[in-house]
Formats: sequence, structure tokens, C-alpha cells
Amino acid sequence: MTTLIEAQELTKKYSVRLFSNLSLSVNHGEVLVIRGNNGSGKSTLLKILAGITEPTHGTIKRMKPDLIISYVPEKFPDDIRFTAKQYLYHMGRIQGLTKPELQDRISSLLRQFRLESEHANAIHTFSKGMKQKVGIMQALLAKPDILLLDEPLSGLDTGTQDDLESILYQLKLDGMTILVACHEQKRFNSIVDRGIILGDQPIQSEYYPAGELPHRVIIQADTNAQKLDFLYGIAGVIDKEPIDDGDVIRLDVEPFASDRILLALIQHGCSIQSLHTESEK
Ligand SMILES: Nc1ncnc2c1ncn2[C@@H]1O[C@H](COP(=O)(O)OP(=O)(O)OP(=O)(O)O)[C@@H](O)[C@H]1O
Repeated sequence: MTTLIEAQELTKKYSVRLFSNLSLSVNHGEVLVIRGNNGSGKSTLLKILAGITEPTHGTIKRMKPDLIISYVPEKFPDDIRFTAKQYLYHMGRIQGLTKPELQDRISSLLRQFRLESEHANAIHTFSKGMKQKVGIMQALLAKPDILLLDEPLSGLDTGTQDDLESILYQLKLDGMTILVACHEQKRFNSIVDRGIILGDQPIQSEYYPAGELPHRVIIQADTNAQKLDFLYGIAGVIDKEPIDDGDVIRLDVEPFASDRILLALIQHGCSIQSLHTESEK
């Protein structure tokens, strides 16, 4: 396994502290998802890894001198009047690519992203999902080592999310290293190798093999009459349902969040009654 980035003890503060002492390695070919509530610092972490934002403390070591990292922001500009082909061409030229390189690259990207039939249409007429695709294609022009995607599925309908997720899966199969910030719990589970949660607790991360991940973990806990408000602030809870007149809670949780949620339940005085995994509801 080749490590591309080694981040050591990152802390980022604005008016508040977003995260502290976060250490993270990014390895070639893996897909890493960064989850967390709104404002937990997912975008900021991606920007730090991309070199766009400085951490308050900590170091980022790039393990290859000519490492190319492409960052795709959440929102693509609304008013681009170029066609998809023109836009990709000009962006490629700005990045120093030659005309022949770009001709091949743009054709293959349009095919890969299923936008061939739209190549001559102006981007400002595109749907949100199509604009998102152009943003990712632009980031791929220079054949980056690492693709950083900030909430790529945000605001897209389910069909478009599925389409984009399947394209990202293909990129993974082609060996691309991808870090994706995503607050939607049910997304990327089938392609992700590692999940990281940002939140009020110290960072948690866990490895699991792609494709072998259970869909969800079901936890049943006796609440011992404790209030469960703390569950609202924890990333990874898909669903919760009180049973036995509210004395017992059944939680459906994301697999990578299960350790953290079990710990929180125990720390808040609940007793775990049962725990099992389910592939589909
Ligand atoms: N340049 C900045 N200056 C000051 N505060 C900032 C700056 N960038 C981000 N913040 C603040 O840091 C916090 C985390 O922002 P960030 O966008 O990283 O979170 P996020 O987890 O990606 O959120 P979301 O899911 O809403 O996109 C927010 O409160 C935001 O207002």
C-alpha cells in the first residue's frame, strides 16, 4: 500500500475549534468518505489536504514530490456560457495540457461521464447533476493522483446520485484515490474503503473492505429512563424507533459509526440488549 499523504495532528480553529490532533494517511487507490454534521469541518479538512487552507497546527506531508491533487467544490458556477467541450478545453489549456492531449482526454471523459450527447450545449443550461459532472471532469483533466470531492451528491435527485456514484465506482476500479465529503449516510457505502466522522467527539476512523460492508448495524438498547437527546448530534444514526413504551430504543446505524454510538449509549447510562448487522432493510 503506497501512502500519498500523511497528515499529522491537524488542528483547525476559526472562531471555534473544528477538529484537533487529527492524524490521517491517504493511501493510493482507496476511497475515503468524510462524514459529519453541517459545520463539522468536512470542507475545511478537504481544503487543508488540497493545500488551499492552512491548518492552525499540524503538518501535511506529501509522499511524492509531484503529487497532483484536484479539489472539486460543492457548487459549480451557475453562469458558464461555454459549451462543455469548450470549457474543458480552456480549463485544460490553463492547466498546461496540449491540444492533442486534450482532444483525447475530453472525448474519453465525456464518454465516461455519459455526457457525449451534451458536449456542444452551453453549461448554464445543464442540470445540477450535469454541472457537477463537468466540475469533476475538469478536475480529472490533469490526471490527478488524488480527487477530493466536496459533497458531490448534494441537491441531486436519487437517480442522478446513483449515476454519479456509479461513475465514481468506475474511477475507483481504474485506481483513482478519492476523498469525498458526504453528509448523506446512505451514500458511497458500497465503494468506500474507510469512513471518518468529524464531530464533537475525537475523530474516529475505521477500515472495512469495500463490498463486504454490511448495510447497517441494528442496536437495541434499554434506555434506563435516560434522555436520548445526545443521539441527535451523532453522525451515523440512520433511524431510531422507541419500542416497549419507550423503555427500549432500536437504532439503525451506519457500520463505521457503530463503535462510537455504542460508546455514547453506554456513557449515557443505557444498556445494550442486542446488536446485529443487516445487509438490506
Ligand atoms: N474561511 C473561513 N473563515 C471563518 N470561518 C470559516 C471559514 N471556512 C469555514 N468556516 C466555518 O467553519 C465551520 C466548518 O465549515 P465547513 O464548511 O468546513 O463545514 P462542513 O462540515 O463542510 O459543513 P457543511 O456540511 O455545511 O458543508 C463553519 O462554521 C464555517 O462557518
